[in-house]
Formats: sequence, C-alpha cells, structure tokens
Amino acid sequence: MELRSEQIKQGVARAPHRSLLKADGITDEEMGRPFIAVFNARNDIIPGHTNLDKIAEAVKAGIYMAGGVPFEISTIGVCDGIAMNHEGMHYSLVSRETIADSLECAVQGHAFDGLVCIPNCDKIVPGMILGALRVNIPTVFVSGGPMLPGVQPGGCGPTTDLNTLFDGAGKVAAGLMTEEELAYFEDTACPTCGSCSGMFTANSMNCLCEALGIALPGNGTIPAVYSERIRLAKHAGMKVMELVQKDVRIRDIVNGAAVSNAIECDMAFGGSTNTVLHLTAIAHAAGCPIAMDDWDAASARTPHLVKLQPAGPRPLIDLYHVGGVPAVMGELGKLGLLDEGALTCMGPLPAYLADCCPEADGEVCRTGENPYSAAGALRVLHGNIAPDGAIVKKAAVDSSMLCHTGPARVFDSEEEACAAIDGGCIVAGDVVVIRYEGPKGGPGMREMLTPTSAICGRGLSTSVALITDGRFSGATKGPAVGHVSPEAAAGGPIALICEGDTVTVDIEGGALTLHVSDEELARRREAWEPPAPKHDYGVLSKYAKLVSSADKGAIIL
Ligand SMILES: CC(C)(O)[C@@H](O)C(=O)O
Ligand SMILES: [Mg+2]
Repeated sequence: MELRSEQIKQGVARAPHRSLLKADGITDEEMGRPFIAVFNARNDIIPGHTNLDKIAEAVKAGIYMAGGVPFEISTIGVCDGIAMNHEGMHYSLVSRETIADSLECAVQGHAFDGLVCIPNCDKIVPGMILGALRVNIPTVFVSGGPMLPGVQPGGCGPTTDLNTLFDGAGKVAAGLMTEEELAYFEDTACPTCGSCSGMFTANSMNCLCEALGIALPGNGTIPAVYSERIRLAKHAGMKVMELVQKDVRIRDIVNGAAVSNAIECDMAFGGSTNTVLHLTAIAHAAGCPIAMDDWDAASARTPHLVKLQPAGPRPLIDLYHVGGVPAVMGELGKLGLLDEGALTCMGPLPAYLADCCPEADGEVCRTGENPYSAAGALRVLHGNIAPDGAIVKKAAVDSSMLCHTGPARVFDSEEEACAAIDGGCIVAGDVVVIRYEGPKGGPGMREMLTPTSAICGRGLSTSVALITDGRFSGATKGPAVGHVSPEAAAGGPIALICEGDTVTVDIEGGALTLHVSDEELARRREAWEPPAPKHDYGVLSKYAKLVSSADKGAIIL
C-alpha cells in the first residue's frame, strides 16, 4: 500500500526532506515505515492536560510496538473553568476553531500517514475532531481522562467537584456557606489531574468519542490517574497502525450512522448542552449535517439512563465502575436505538456491541425498563423568542420549573446580569434574559456558569429561569436555556425583549414565548439597531465576522 508519507521520503528529489528527517534522528530503517502524528494538547495551565505528556509517551510506545514512527506535535487549549466569567471566556469556543486549523496545518504540512489525537478538555476534543475530519486519514483519539472527585471532611457523604466551588461562591454570598467551608472545598474538590469529575463538557465529549467510534472503550471514563489509561494509550497507538494498514480513515467511521449513535448516547447519559453545538459542527464537517429537529427527535425517542453530576449526585467514576460508555451503548443497542451500520475503530458496531459492551447494571446505568425518563436528558425549545432553536439540560431542571412564566429581567452582558444577581436584585419568579453573548455578539458565545451557579447558590433555581443567546457549562443545572437562535446581534427576537415583559419558559412543551403583540414586536424590530462590532482586530474580530449561529453549531463558514 502506497503510504502518504512516501511523497516526502521517496527519490532523489526528496534527499533534502530525508536529510531533515535524519536531523530529527530518524534512521534509514524507520524511513520506510508509516509516519504517525501524535497531536498533543499538553500544557501546564489546564488540569486535564498536565498529564498528557505521559499519555503521549504511551501512545508513541504503542506506535513503535506496531511498527510505526511517531512524531509528537503540540497545540493549544483553554481551561474553561479558569476562563469563566471574564474576558477570557470570549476565547474558549474560538479556540475550537484555532485547534482545528492548527491540526489541519500540522498534519497536512508533513504528509503523515496516520494520526493519534490527545485532547481532554472542553473545546480541545471537538477542535481536534473537526481538524481530523478535514484531513481524513486513519485516526484514533485517546484523552487524558477524568479527574477523581473530591470528598467531604471525613471522606463520607456526597462527592465534590468544581461545581461545588461555583455553587459555593453563591452560597457564601447568600450566607448559606462559610468562607472556611468554601476554603476546604477549594483545597479538595479538584484532587487530581484530569477533566472535572462530573458529566460536564470534557467528559461528555470524551465519552462521545467512544460513541462516534474514534476512541477505544474506556476513553471517556477510565480515571486520568489510573494506570489503565496508560495501557489504553498504548493500545490507541497500536490501533492507529491497524487502521493505517487497512486504510480505514476517520470519515469512514464518523458518518451519519456514527453521529446518530453519538446523539443517542448523549441523550441517554445526559451530556453537556455544549455537545449539541459540537456534534452539530462535527456532523457538518463530516458531510452529514444535522439540525435542531434531529436533536428534538432523538430526545423524544431516547430514554434517559444515566444521571451524573450536575443532573444527579453521582460523579463520572461511578459510570466507569459499571462498564462506562459501552454499558450505555449496549443498552441502547438492545433497545434498537443504535444504527448498527456504523463502523468503529474496533470494527463493525454489531461485533463491538457483542464483544465490548457489558450488561447495564440497572442502577448507575439504568435499562430501558426503568429509565429516569422516557425522553432524553436534553430538550430543544423553539417559540417566538427562539424560532431557530434553543437547548436546555432538562434532566438537571427541578420538575417544578418545567414550565415557568415571569417578568423579564433583561441584561446585555453576563457582567450586568451577575451584578444584578449578586446585588440581590433578582427575585423569585423572574426570568433572567442575558443577550448579546451569542457567537457573533459576544463574540465567542461565553459559558454562563457563574450566573447559573449564583442563582443556584442563592436557592433560586426552583423559582428563577434564565435564557441566553450564550451557552452554558456542562456543570450548569437549573432552568437555564441557552443557544437561543437567532442571537441578539443578528437581530433575533431575544433582542426585542424589554424589562418587565412577560416571558414563558416552557421546557416541557419546548417553547420560549414572549407575550407581546405582533404589532408591538414589529414596532420594536423597526426601532432596533445592530450593535457596533466590539473588536476591530485580532482573533475575536475575525471570528465575529465568520461564525454561524448556534443552531448550526457556531461553525466558521
Ligand atoms: C468548567 C467546565 C466544567 O469545564 C465547564 O466549562 C463545562 O463546560 O463543563
Ligand atoms: Mg466548558
């Protein structure tokens, strides 16, 4: 089989190229072997990425064992938790595209034969998938793995995680927690390297890499500090060599069937709402575009089987102990909800289900007979505020708030909304509206974990709803509806809401309704002016000009 890398290695004209490769220390014996890019996002700032050097060493060992030649290449990453609630969060979603671009440049630039991607946190996983789909060579993903959860003093009681701190800040402000208690959680809720230990965005995306078929079983749930993850990484290095030999490329795996299976798993295990943005973008990049209606249909037909933080008290490690994503896939396969025409890096899906998927334990991973709910954990909404769609993690909403009507409290930025919540100006019954935080208007569609945590921390999540054209963290819980499309900066109806208007957030019925006459809305639209761009240089300026709406995955057109 002709290797892609032959174009930089074969013949007299490639003597300069071989000379440079020999400057890398490549021997004549290695020259004829497949060249594999090990695309690694290791850095010192993201706790989920500080161990990726160990993962990369294991991946390279696996590639060598299987007769390949690995070349490690670095890329960037943003820690959403550290970027939260300040200027930095404008760059988080933007970095997804930067990472995709960097992968495309690095892998195409050197004509690699295969690719192993080593992400872990929120935007790095989808960024690498988007880049890999553009390059379309044999590819395997192996992430850094989830962080262990924290524990209460004395080690008993509910586990803790990053959300304990975000909620805790609100509780201290409301006098529901002491600063000493918060200081204890600050020291203990994030006890190891790894991605934050609930079913937040990073873990959702790493679990979905298994459902898409581009990662080995266990990728989403084997803890970062377990030696099993080192063995998983070695097997990932060996697996990519197998795919190179068979010429099985990522787009042979990530197709309509795989995307459909990923959406089913997402609904079943209650992934972050950010997965809707990322899987929609991934489907577009894979040439099998999906729409909000596809999410709606999946939500209606897929039972909610796994309830982890923030939807319930269990940390992700509980799913690991009962078989991880394969247990969820096995149950969905039994229910006939998976497209068995899919191919995975392990082989055809039917064999994968038979060989790799244990029985659901019935408690952590429930069965179709006793789901948490017959409908999926995520819910799409429309209505006259969100004609192109909006999304909520219904599984994390108290049943008392599945349909709420109240006065709109309107803010044109996250900062303004936080000041009002922290100032005690938001009261039971209110509907907080945060706008001009969309993909273009933000720009960068910031995550609103701080305002949603402030509402929860003050005990208002059973009486206050929040809607935004921004998005939410995977750790967000409560009646928080995001991705409202079209966004305010594009003239969406959310821009026309006035302070005090009556708004209904109907999560059960799937509609966001502004109770204002069509004539009044027409008058307001007439008077509306698009906002001036917030940046006239740099990556945010470029992004604001090129990004699509959230219902299209906030893709760069
Ligand atoms: C900080 C978190 C938990 O990573 C959040 O950004 C998410 O999206 O899950
Ligand atoms: Mg995030």
